[in-house]
Amino acid sequence: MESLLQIKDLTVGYGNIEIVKDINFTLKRGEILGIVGESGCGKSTLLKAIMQLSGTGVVTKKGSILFEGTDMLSISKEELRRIRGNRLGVVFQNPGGSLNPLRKIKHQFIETMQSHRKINKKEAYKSILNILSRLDLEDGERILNSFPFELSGGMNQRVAIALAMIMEPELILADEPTSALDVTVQVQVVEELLKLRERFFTSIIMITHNMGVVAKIADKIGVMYAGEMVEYGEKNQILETPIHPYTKALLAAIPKIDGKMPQGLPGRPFVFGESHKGCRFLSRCNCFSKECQEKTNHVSFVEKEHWSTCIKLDGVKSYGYSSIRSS
Ligand SMILES: Nc1ncnc2c1ncn2[C@@H]1O[C@H](COP(=O)(O)OP(=O)(O)OP(=O)(O)O)[C@@H](O)[C@H]1O
Repeated sequence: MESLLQIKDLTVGYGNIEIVKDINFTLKRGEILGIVGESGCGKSTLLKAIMQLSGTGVVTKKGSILFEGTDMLSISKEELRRIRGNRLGVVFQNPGGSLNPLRKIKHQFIETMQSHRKINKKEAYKSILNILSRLDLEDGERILNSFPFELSGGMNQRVAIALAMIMEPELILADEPTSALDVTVQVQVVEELLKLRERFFTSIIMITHNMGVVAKIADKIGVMYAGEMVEYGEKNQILETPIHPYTKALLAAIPKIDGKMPQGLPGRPFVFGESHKGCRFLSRCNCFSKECQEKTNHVSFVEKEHWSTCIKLDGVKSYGYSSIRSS
């Protein structure tokens, strides 16, 4: 698969505070990356940085975001707007982030289309119906002639996904798209997202707290802790042979059906903006050593596309940080 998005050494924050630090990964065409990590670790900040939306307060401190080779950080606002509108779609946690509750859905679709393309209402309506049917949203006429409050939460989220797809973007950024929905409806939304890849070959970056959702949808998983991506790999590598102690703790914290309480994470969470030396997970780690207080910017590969920032990988060949930049 050809690469669509390349994030290199990306460091972003708010004001003077660094939140997301030295992020590196490549997303291929048609690939789905799930980003997981505890609340407040910087997942949304990373997505906001990739979107480069003004007004979010996110400040890019270092690095690059290459979208099909174009650095999103060095192009004009007009070019950025064109990329965002046509080639990059966004799905929010709450469909209310995409849909205006007071307007019929058809007007919202037509206006979105007309803001990016010269097209009359009749033609726009026809191509919107076509997208809805390609996404198996039966009864497109009824949906388009409804207000959002006339549809269920799950249907609204499926409509918000269709709205994000209206210009057939190559990349969809989805910020917790299933969290506001009840479990039975989450499945429909996950299936809707999978259809984007199957029918449009869209790449997706999805952030979520839900390991079940990520296990169903992702090809690759990036695990974030305290603003850093601490482990990255194929879904099965992360779920079956995790290597970073934080990934292991995260998997151990998944509730089981046997009624036993899952293991929590001991220790104090990392505080952004406080001075800190060494590994950010140190104070909560059960296998740290003296070296962990010194090492930063370390990456160990266990397989070609499976790596971790942990230095405690006995017998695993370690590479310098720079080696990941070319991966
Ligand atoms: N606009 C902002 N200004 C200053 N700090 C912010 C802003 N937005 C987020 N932060 C801080 O950045 C850190 C990362 O927040 P972010 O929302 O990216 O985390 P997250 O992993 O997406 O969390 P959640 O899963 O709860 O949505 C947090 O400490 C948060 O308080």
